[in-house]
Amino acid sequence: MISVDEALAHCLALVTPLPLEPVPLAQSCGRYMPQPAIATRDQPPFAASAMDGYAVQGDPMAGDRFTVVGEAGAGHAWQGTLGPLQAARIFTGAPLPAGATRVIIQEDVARDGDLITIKDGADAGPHIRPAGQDFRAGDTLSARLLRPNDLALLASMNIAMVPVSRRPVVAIIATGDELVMPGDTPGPDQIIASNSFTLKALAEEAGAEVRLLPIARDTMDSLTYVLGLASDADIIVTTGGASVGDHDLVAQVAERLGMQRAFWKIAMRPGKPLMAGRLGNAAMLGLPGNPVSSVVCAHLFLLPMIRAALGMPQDAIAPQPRPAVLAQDTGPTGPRTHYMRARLTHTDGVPQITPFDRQDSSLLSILSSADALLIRPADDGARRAGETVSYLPL
Ligand SMILES: Nc1nc2c(c(=O)[nH]1)N[C@H]1C(S)=C(S)[C@@H](COP(=O)(O)OP(=O)(O)OC[C@H]3O[C@@H](n4cnc5c(N)ncnc54)[C@H](O)[C@@H]3O)O[C@H]1N2
Ligand code: MOO
Repeated sequence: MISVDEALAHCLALVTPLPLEPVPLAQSCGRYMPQPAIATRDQPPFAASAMDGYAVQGDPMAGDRFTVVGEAGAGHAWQGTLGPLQAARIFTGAPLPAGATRVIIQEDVARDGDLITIKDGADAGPHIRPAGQDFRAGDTLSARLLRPNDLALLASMNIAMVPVSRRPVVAIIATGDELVMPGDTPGPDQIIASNSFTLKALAEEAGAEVRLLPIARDTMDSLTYVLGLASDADIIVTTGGASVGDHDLVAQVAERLGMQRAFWKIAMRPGKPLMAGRLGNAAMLGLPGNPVSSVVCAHLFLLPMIRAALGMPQDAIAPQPRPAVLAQDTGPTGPRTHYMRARLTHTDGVPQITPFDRQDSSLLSILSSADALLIRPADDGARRAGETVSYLPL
């Protein structure tokens, strides 16, 4: 059995970065922008008032009086130039008139006709947003998976079309005679297919376009048919049928269809029967059927494959282990690296990690309560509470 790192290297060798495509800004959320975006203008493009009030010159004191000689609104600059003892009525977002050095908020002013008088206790803030204080033309937003907050920034940089990586198409195929879809009525020996839903959500969050294909039954014909439906995908993911049982036919069928296997079985718990290879133009990842195994393998292999297909940099592809303090004693491990479902807490800002007592790879209730995978190396001895260990956030 190969190690997790070796298996990941094989998986990543199966994908190549996808080409760029421009998308309208409003549709760019969740897409990966592989090149930095470059601002085409300063923001704000002019010194602007940050408040509703009066623009004046100098540093007036309580009781000082000014004559209001103009008005500036957002989108409506006042073209005049302020002199000493002159004020311009001004509103938030309006360009600051020439000659003005400060905005007095209107609450700090008594107005009588065209005269304003500064009240006692007026605040000292200039209430001016200098030109370019947010960003300057030529400033960049670095390559990233675009999130909602990034979109407003791209908009104010005046980027209407965003070059993003094409989404990798991930086809997900659940396999097994025992499976029915949620909402269907299972027979007495059937269960509800669960794996595909978490896999789909994870893959979409990572930037993929997901197709949920029909459940394939444990026959050569059914698997052949459904795998055929996935032939235009970039990554084909199967769950189940990966082990050694008489009905575990995925590898056999895929190989008949021409799959070149990269590996089968890894020294990982859960996830031992993981398989990967190339099928036509697609990378194929055969996940184990046990629900938790399929999800843990998706975190460790599918998501990195999606990130690699999106063109993310090397250091952003694999999940990065983090340190935590073990909150309770745990026993020795066997010959496979164990990714234990665990819960994180914080004491004085230091993460503490507690593995769940039950680690059976069928337990979705435990997975749903977990927020971390405690990584226990293969052939590791017992570990005591207080020792530093590694984990992956979920
Ligand atoms: N003799 C051996 N038996 C098994 C071994 C082994 O090494 N020798 N490995 C075990 C391990 S570890 C795993 S993991 C499982 C994986 O087997 P398969 O990938 O062939 O998965 P299935 O047998 O099809 O299913 C396993 C289990 O998961 C349920 N399942 C499958 N798909 C779904 C789904 N989409 N949603 C919900 N549940 C699903 C299925 O009903 C089974 O209960 O093999 C062990 N056996
Ligand atoms: O490796 Mo299996 O995935 O332990 O349950």
